[in-house]
Amino acid sequence: MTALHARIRHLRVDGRDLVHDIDLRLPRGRWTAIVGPNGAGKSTLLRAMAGLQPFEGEVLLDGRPLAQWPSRERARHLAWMGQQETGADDLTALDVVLLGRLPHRPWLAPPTAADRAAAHAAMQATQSWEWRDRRLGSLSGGERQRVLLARTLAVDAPLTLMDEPLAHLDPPHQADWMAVVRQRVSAGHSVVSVLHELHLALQADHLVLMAHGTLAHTGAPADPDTHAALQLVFGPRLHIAQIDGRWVALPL
Ligand SMILES: Nc1ncnc2c1ncn2[C@@H]1O[C@H](COP(=O)(O)OP(=O)(O)OP(=O)(O)O)[C@@H](O)[C@H]1O
Repeated sequence: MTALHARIRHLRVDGRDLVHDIDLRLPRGRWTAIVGPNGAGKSTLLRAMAGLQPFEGEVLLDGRPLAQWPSRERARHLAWMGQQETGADDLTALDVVLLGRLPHRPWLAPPTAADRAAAHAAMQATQSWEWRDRRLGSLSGGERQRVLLARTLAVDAPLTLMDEPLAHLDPPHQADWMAVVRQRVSAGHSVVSVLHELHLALQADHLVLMAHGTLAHTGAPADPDTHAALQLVFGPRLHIAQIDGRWVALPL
């Protein structure tokens, strides 16, 4: 069962191939982590899969080409959390989270009780409810990230794509983020995240490793082939070991 199938021959910007030769199926009802060195093309691939970046090829969402989805239906089906998003700094945290509910109601209609309940639940899940009346621009990096995560959760989409969702989060809130992801996945949703935190990516259900704009490996995080591929791409200074039954990756 595939939530999203990306076939990308080329993604060129200014005549440069940023991403190429991708044939990637993201499993439904699973958490997939995309990892790779700086500049490997992770964010570019994620943006292409979200329909935010043109490319030569095709992305199938639930078997239907992305371009054939009516935009509101697609926005209810695929939630997006980008990196370092700007533009909403003057809105209160609650209003930012309510933006996640826009695809659920008619154009210019005010939020319904169901929208408010979804926003409240999402802000409780990311422990950001106490800042609901504060402007987004006044929050710290981690606080802001938790509000943006709540906005993404409030969409309640079957597929969520997140680019570096753990940036600025302290370790307890990183663990909370994983718990939220686990809840969504156990409810049958699919989550895809670009992560730099390899020790957390190794807790995912499925790992996608990128290098030089294309796929270097896909597989289970516990698979020795996956570990060998990680060491090949990141180099011998990456040490992969098991602690308390969990795989971790440490820079040496
Ligand atoms: N708009 C753009 N114009 C030109 N080059 C770009 C553009 N966006 C990204 N790139 C280049 O494409 C390559 C891939 O960038 P991308 O942000 O996808 O990498 P990444 O794997 O997410 O990196 P990081 O881990 O550093 O966030 C990089 O070499 C980057 O400099």
